[in-house]
Amino acid sequence: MEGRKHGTSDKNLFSGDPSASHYMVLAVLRAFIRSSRSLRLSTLPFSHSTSPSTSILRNMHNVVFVLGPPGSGKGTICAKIQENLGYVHLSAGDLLRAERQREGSEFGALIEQHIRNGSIVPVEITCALLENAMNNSGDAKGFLVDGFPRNEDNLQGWNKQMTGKALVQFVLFLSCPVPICIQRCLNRGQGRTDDNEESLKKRVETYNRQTFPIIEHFEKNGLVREVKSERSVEEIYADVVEVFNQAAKV
Ligand SMILES: Nc1ncnc2c1ncn2[C@@H]1O[C@H](COP(=O)(O)OP(=O)(O)O)[C@@H](O)[C@H]1O
Ligand SMILES: O=c1ccn([C@@H]2O[C@H](COP(=O)(O)OP(=O)(O)O)[C@@H](O)[C@H]2O)c(=O)[nH]1
Repeated sequence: MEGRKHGTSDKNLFSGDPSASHYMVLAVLRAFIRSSRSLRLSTLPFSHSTSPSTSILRNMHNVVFVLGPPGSGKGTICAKIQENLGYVHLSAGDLLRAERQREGSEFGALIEQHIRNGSIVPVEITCALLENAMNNSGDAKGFLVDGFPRNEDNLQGWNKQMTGKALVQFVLFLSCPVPICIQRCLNRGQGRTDDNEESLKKRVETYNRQTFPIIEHFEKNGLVREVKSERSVEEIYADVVEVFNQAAKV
């Protein structure tokens, strides 16, 4: 072994042959770049990131969760972000409603029961729909996951299913007083089976008891960006753009 250490190959490397030393320098440089990149990435928290470029390097979906009470304007603001900032809007509620309508779906009745009761569909169903939609969206800059995660089961299921596949950049929280939200839902006029007083009462209760603690959990992790949504769409959107601009700088 000792003999090989100073054998012919080493002699070639240090022989002064310009082509040999050139390759040596390149190899060392490449190794250095590889090791410094993996060091930088491995020091980042596993399940969330503030930088969209990190998830691109890791070949993961870049995600912004959008949360807020029913009727706080999540769908309205997400549509504007999608139009102007290039994120793809995925509404968990819309995906569930589409699955409910899909011919042959084994989950249709279960989904309808939860939607009417303002309760929350088991995460395996919602998360599978979200992951499917992300995988079928091509090379998106990022995804606005609207209306999810709504409870502890959702959060645990997401972590189980999506760790290593998605990075949560931040949580956009649209805060709005409940009476205003209820009025907006009653005026929404989309024929939804849950935009009535009875379902709304249950939805608000679910939001207060189950979803708000999830927002608080994200807040403790420094991930929440709150934007007050008891204002005009233009005013809200101006603040939202600022949030995305700040996130892009990190
Ligand atoms: N800033 C706003 N001011 C007044 N009405 C709004 C505002 N944002 C949304 N709306 C209306 O309120 C209703 C609920 O908005 P939506 O975006 O569907 O909320 P969410 O997705 O949070 O349930 C819709 O009819 C929408 O047009
Ligand atoms: O991740 C989700 C998102 C929605 N829902 C169900 O779909 C309903 C409507 O949700 P959506 O986000 O469309 O409307 P919002 O209540 O925010 O206006 C909720 O009350 C839940 O019953 C669910 O179970 N899991």
